[in-house]
Amino acid sequence: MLLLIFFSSSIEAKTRYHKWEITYQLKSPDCFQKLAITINGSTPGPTIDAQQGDTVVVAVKNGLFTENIAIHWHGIRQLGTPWSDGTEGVTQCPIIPGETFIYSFVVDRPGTYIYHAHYGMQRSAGLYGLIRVALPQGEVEPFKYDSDQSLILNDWWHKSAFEQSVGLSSIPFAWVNEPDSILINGRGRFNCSLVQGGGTCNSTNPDCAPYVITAVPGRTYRLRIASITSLSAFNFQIEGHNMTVVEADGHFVKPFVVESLYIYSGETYSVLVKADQDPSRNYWAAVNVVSRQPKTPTGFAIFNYYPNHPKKNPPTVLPIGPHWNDTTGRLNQDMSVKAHPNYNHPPPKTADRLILLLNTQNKIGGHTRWAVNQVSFTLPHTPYLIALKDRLRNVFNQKPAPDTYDYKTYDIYQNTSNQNATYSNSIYRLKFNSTVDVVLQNANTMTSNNSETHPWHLHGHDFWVVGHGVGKFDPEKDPNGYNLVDPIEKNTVAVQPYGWTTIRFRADNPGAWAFHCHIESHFFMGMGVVFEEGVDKVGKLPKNIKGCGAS
Ligand SMILES: O=C1O[C@H]([C@@H](O)CO)C(O)=C1O
Repeated sequence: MLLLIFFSSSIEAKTRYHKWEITYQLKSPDCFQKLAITINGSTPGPTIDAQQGDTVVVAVKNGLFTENIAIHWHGIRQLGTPWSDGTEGVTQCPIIPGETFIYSFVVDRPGTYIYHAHYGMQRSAGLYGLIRVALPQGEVEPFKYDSDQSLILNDWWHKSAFEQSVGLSSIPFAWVNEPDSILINGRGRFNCSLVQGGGTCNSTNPDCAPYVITAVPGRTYRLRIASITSLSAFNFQIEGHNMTVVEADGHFVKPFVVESLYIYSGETYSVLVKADQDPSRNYWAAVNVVSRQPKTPTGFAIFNYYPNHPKKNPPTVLPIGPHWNDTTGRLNQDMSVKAHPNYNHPPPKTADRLILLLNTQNKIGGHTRWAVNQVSFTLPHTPYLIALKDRLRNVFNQKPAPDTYDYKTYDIYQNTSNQNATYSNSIYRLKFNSTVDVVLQNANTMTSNNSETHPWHLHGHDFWVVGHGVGKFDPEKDPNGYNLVDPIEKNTVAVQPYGWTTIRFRADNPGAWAFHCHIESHFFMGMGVVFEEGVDKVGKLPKNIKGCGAS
C-alpha cells in the first residue's frame, strides 16, 4: 500500500504556484544605480523550477504606478493555453497598474527556458528570469554531471527603457547604442570613474560583486546558459576549459565540444564543463560582445576552484573572445548543432508552404524602421487572438501579409536607403496542421557594407533548423542541401549577416503566434510577423485577457 501511494504521487503532475509583484526599485547591478523593474524586489526574477507535465500558475500583480506589463514564457508552447503566452497585442491586453493577471500553463518538455516582459522595452529594464523543467521522476538526461548551475546573461544600459523607446521612435532617430555593461546572473561591472552627468556609482556595492561558480576539482558541471539580451550577441567561455554542448532551447544535442560558445538573445544552451585544470587558482568565465563592434567591457564571473577563495581574482587577463566580425566561426557553430540520436524527431520531408522573409532596414515617413518583405509590423489595439476568435474583422488589416519578396532582382548587398516600405498589422494565416518553411533572408542595412545578426524567435512552437547559408537563398537549389535527417529543434535561431536561415515547423498549435527578431529594439521598430493557425479550435477565451481595443 505504502509503495502504491509513493508510486502514484511520484508520477502525478504538480501545480506550482507563484505570486509575483512587479515593482520599480533602485538597483545597482553594474555598480551604477538605476530604476529597474523587479519581481518581488529582484532582477533577475525568481527561477521557476518545475517538472515535465507540471502546471505552472503565476499570479502577476502589476505594482508599477503608471505602466502596463505582460510576461512571456519563452520556449513554452502553451498547448491548449494560447492566451497565456503573455504577448501584449497578440495574445492578451496588457495588465494595467494595480491589476493581477493569472498565467497558467503546462510545462510539457524538460529543459531550460526563459521568461521576460513582452511589452514595449521593459525587458531591458530588468523584467526577466529562468525556467528550468526537470525530467519526470526516474528519467535521466543522455549525459552525466555532478552539479547543475545556471547563468543568465544580459546586456544593460543606464538610460531608461523610456528614453530608449522615445529615441527609437523620434525624428531624428536616436539609436540605443551599445550597452554600458554585461550582466551575469544580474551582476556586472561598470567603471565608476567613467560616469558622466551625475548618478550614483559605487564599485564596492555588493550588488555588483562578480558572480562565483564554485567547482570541486575533478567534477563535471552542467551549466545552463541563457541569453536574454536586448541587443547583443555574446561569446561565452571559461578560460582554459572546453565545453561540451548538450542541450539547446530544451532539446538534447548530439554532443560537440567548443572552446567558447556563441549565444544569441532568446537562446538557451546547456554545456558540460569538467574542472580538470590547475586547481590552485581560479579562472575567468568571460562574456564578450560579438557580431556588433564591441564597445562594452567584457562581462565576467569567477570559476572558482574549491578551496581557493571565491573572491581571488585569476592571475590572467580577461579573455577578449573571438573577433567580433568572425561570421564564419558563428556559422560553424550554427551548423554543428544537431539533434541527439536518441531524441531525434526528423521533420516531414516536404513542406506545404514556403514563406520567404526578407529583413531590411528602411525609412518610413522619416522614421527608421525594420521591415519584413517591405512591411514594417505594428501591433493592433485589439490583440489578434481575441480579434480572430471573436471575428472582429475591422481591427487589423485583413489583407494577407506577403509570402515573398522580389528575390530574382533584389540585391541583398545594396544599401536600403531608397527602399519604400509601409506599415501594416497584417498577418499570415496558416492551414492547420500544414508544414511551413520560413526562409529568413538577411540583407544590407541603410549603412553601406553593413548587415547585422538577427535572432528570430517563434512563439507557440519549436521548429527544425533545416538550413543556413551565405548570400541569397536560391529556392531552386538551396533546399537540396537541407538537413532533414537530424536537424535540431529550437525556438530561436540566428540569421547571420548577408546570410539566410530556413526553419520548418508544423502549424499544429491553435492560436496566434508572434515570430520576431529577439533584439528588443528591432521588434519595437517593426521586425516581426504574426502567424495564425486553427484559431477556430481555440477554447473559450478567458475574460481577463480582454478589455482593450474592441475587445
Ligand atoms: O536598428 C538599428 O539602428 C542602428 C543603426 O543602423 C542606425 O543608427 C543599429 O545599429 C541598429 O541595429
